[in-house]
Amino acid sequence: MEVILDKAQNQLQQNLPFVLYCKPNSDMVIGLFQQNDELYKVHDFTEKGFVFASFDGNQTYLIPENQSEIAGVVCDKKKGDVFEREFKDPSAATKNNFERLVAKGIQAIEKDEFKKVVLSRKETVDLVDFDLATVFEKLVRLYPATFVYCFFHPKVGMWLGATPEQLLKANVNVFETMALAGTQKDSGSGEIIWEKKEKEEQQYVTDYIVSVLQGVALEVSVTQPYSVKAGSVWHIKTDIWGVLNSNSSLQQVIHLLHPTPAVCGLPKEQSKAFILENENYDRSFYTGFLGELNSSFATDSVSSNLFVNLRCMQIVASQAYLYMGCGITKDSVPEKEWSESINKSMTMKKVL
Ligand SMILES: C=C(O[C@@H]1C=C(C(=O)O)C=C[C@H]1O)C(=O)O
Repeated sequence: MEVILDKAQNQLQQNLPFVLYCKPNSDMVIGLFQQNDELYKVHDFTEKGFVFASFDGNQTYLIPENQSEIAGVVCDKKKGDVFEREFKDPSAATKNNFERLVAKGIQAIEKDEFKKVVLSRKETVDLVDFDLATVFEKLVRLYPATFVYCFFHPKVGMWLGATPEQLLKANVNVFETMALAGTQKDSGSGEIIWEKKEKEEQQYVTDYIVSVLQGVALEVSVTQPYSVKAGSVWHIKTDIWGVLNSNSSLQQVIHLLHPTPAVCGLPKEQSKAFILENENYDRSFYTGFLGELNSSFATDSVSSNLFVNLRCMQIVASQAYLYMGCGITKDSVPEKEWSESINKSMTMKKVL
């Protein structure tokens, strides 16, 4: 992996855009190294390259395939010891603010403004000797079942993450996606039991995704919900796949899916408005999406493979901004949602 990490460091020194990524359960790290510092935009999702899109849909950027040098190396995902730093707990004021936000979300649900809303926060941590190569390697080794990436553009900044959530995989008219929601901390033993609240919030996501896809697909299939582990938390997941109508476009399908109720809420418009009005910070690229657009660099086939930008962080000077959110329903308890956000923050803290 050193060769590709050196290339990334080199690119960074020259202030040129690049992305490094490793798909879930793959041992191939792929890099796109853009040969100029232009900020390319996606216009209609027929472009080819690596897309990086914000939550609000206002920024959808591309590292174009035809402007980049592309490299792929097989990496060793074998586990080794990962040194973990201690972090101090966020302040009582930070906790109070988040719990107040969650309580406000619950009240809005009780007033029937919407059924579910995903509320999030941003946490700043100081970096100690941040080294891109070391951190990326740790991400790949610690989270082999996730989509691990590092995206850099001089006009956007640097983001890294290890997300368990696929937004859409599409190859001609065959698609795959998932409904992922509900969270509990891994206790290291025993059967994973889900409470009604988590089952319900995940079911909302499945129902929404299936219903919007039925409008653009010939057929949609779903599995039963099952438990999956992502870092030190478990989620409930349903696999969804099918065949799109021949006249449906990738742009249309992405527009229907993003943002799903796994990261926004239900109904979409009302919950999104609540988020934009009440979260009090800019999610930026967190809960946006990213990945291969009409390209599949490890194979010759043309396909798209997009992921939701979760369990991620933004590197700004000597600090990292960590982002985490929780699905709120009528049965949420603010303090539990706070703990869930702490558990989710560990995914990135473990590699810093
Ligand atoms: C919003 C996040 O995760 C999403 C919310 C989940 C939940 O509410 O339980 C679970 C998985 C993701 O769909 C996050 O990690 O920041």
